[in-house]
Amino acid sequence: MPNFPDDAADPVQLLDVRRKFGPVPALDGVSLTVRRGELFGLIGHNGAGKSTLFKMMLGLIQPSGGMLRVLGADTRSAAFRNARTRIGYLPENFVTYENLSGLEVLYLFADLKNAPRRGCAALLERVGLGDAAGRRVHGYSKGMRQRLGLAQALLGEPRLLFLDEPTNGLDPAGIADFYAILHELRGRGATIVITSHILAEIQQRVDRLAILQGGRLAALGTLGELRERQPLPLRIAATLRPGLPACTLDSLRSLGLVLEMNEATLDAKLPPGAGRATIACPPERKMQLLAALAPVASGLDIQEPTLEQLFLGYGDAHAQAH
Ligand SMILES: Nc1ncnc2c1ncn2[C@@H]1O[C@H](COP(=O)(O)OP(=O)(O)OP(=O)(O)O)[C@@H](O)[C@H]1O
Repeated sequence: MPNFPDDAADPVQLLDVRRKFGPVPALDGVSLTVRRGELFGLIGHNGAGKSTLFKMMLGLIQPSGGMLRVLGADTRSAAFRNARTRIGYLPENFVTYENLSGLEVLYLFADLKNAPRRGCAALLERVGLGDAAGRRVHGYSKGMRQRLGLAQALLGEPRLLFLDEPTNGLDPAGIADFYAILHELRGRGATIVITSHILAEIQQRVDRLAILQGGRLAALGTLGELRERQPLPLRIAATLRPGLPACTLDSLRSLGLVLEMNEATLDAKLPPGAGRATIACPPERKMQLLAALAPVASGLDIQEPTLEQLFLGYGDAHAQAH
């Protein structure tokens, strides 16, 4: 693997990036860094500025203010033309020539990118289009087109990948395979920035995340860090042993908000497993509540706040501020 001069630096460095379209600020002072080898998630509501940021990181549109340094080069500099050959991009709506076969499309992109044609067939195989390589794109399904888009983004072994809603249209097996491909790429040192509206899909897969709200950076960090900054309640579902003293139930109520409780739990003749409680617990009381539940519960299911809940929380804060 070659040693690029930018290998030591963070591949994406954004400083106070701003962009207006007429009076509309699409990006309003975004500063962040994507570290080498990271799988980095960029999320935000429709119109938050994700695609605009991607296009700016690719040098396709210029900032109204601030600075973008990508693979070691200012996106406005002549040196960035060279850096761009090491960037792969899958746009939100990948469209291509309908009358060409998948392999011909890939040849075309390889030529445009100055990448060798000889890897194209293997790349199609890797994204699951080996059997369809000779078929015209016209007959491809939505998921097949998305796979072809991914294949073109992977041409030339990019060091940095920008993938805009890449799993749109993929079936569950396709999604799993897609992340396996990203995993391989990262193993070879690539850095990947991905957007998605399917937060459940990316929450366990990305290393860090940025949340954009109305063109501003609302949050940046790992899922754990985001949870610390916005301490939403945990949901604890407990299977309670029958015949609990009322005082135990009172102490559970005092530690969290009991969302659901089977009052028959007090009945000593209940069959095992019939007594259930769901409790929303502030994170700082988690250990206390678990200690209180341990002697009286036969089963516990603890659900940390999901990325979706955190994201919606930031949305509420944004709405209140405007
Ligand atoms: N070429 C353009 N001309 C005018 N306004 C634009 C242009 N491109 C983007 N915008 C505006 O900039 C804002 C950000 O748009 P952008 O496409 O970056 O959002 P997004 O986060 O990618 O949204 P989505 O999730 O819907 O794809 C929106 O208000 C949009 O209308």
